[in-house]
Amino acid sequence: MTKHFKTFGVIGAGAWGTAIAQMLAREGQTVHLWALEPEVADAINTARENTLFLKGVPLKPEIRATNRLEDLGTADAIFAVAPAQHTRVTLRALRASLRPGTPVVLCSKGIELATGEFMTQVLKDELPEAVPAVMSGPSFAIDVARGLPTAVTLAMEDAALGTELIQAISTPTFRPYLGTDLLGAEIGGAVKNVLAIACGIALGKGLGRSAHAALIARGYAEMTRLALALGAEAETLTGLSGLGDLVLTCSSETSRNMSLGLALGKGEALGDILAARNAVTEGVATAPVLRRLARARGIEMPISEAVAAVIEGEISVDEAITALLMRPVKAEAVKS
Ligand SMILES: NC(=O)c1ccc[n+]([C@@H]2O[C@H](COP(=O)([O-])OP(=O)(O)OC[C@H]3O[C@@H](n4cnc5c(N)ncnc54)[C@H](O)[C@@H]3O)[C@@H](O)[C@H]2O)c1
Ligand SMILES: O=P(O)(O)OC[C@H](O)CO
Repeated sequence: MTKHFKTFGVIGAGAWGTAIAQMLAREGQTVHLWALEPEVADAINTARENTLFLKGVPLKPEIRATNRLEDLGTADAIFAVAPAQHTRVTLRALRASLRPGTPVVLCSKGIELATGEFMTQVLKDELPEAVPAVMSGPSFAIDVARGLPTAVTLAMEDAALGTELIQAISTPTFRPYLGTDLLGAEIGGAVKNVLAIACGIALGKGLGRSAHAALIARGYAEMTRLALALGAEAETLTGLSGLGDLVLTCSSETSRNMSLGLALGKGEALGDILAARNAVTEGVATAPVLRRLARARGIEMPISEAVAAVIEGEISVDEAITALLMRPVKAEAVKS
């Protein structure tokens, strides 16, 4: 049976949730956007601007902001865009109102620190009757909100339903490509944030573009090792949600993860960097849990290990660089 997607719910009115709501909003469709902060919902509904998280973008009239998660319960599809560490609690709050079989598209990029779970597992725990999907790829919120061309992976097990959803949400400038490997898509999105911190550190330290390129390539190798060990498909990692997002995030100062690394490399303290920004930097929470996961499975992820050690205050940036450079040289294609 054909599913008609007319009403959407977006959980989280940060930069990305707001950009997704803007992309979804078009004539004849309604988008309910849940904001944690009353002033954000108010500004979107009255001034039609998200003055806290996405300043300067006039928002479409189809977007209705709310502070009540239950207002999203009747949507034909939900986009879950709260930061990874807050995803569980927001999904749980929807349990009483969401219709069974509603697609929930996970858009946050991270691993839950307390449990080590990826977002698909969190969704399964909290809303077992939802249809899971993952949307991930190289996409800065400001680019999508301004209508600049963007392509992402949208992974859903039911390819027919995924195709219908993509037809309902795609525009000439927002192009989701269908996949069925949810795990691969979410691993790419979570791991690239940690690797972007490493790339930022290297550039902030003045190690040069050769070192930067080496970090991207060796980072891609460790991301792929983890993905294959956890049962994801290699093709997913070569796509938009893997290599595509890794390249974007590791190469642009627009990335919060990359810019945090840059500041660390220049000698700023982690606490000061975080205190000065009003934006989530997912790699900071993901790095320690990623290290835990890799160690538990015996997967070698030296770059992520080094980032975790710096974030946890176990070693300095200089010690992390020395540790990486002192690693024994070995064959490039070694798998573990
Ligand atoms: N910004 C981007 O360009 C972009 C692009 C793709 C994916 N993402 C991912 O989207 C997710 C959200 O990032 P963002 O950039 O929209 O956030 P943001 O940094 O713009 O805003 C922070 C968000 O966190 C929310 N928040 C803070 N405390 C909370 C709590 N206790 N419970 C629920 N929500 C809380 C705020 O309400 C706000 O929506 C992240 O996982 C990020 O990796 C971001
Ligand atoms: O700003 P970042 O580092 O959270 O990255 C944003 C997006 O994930 C890029 O695809």
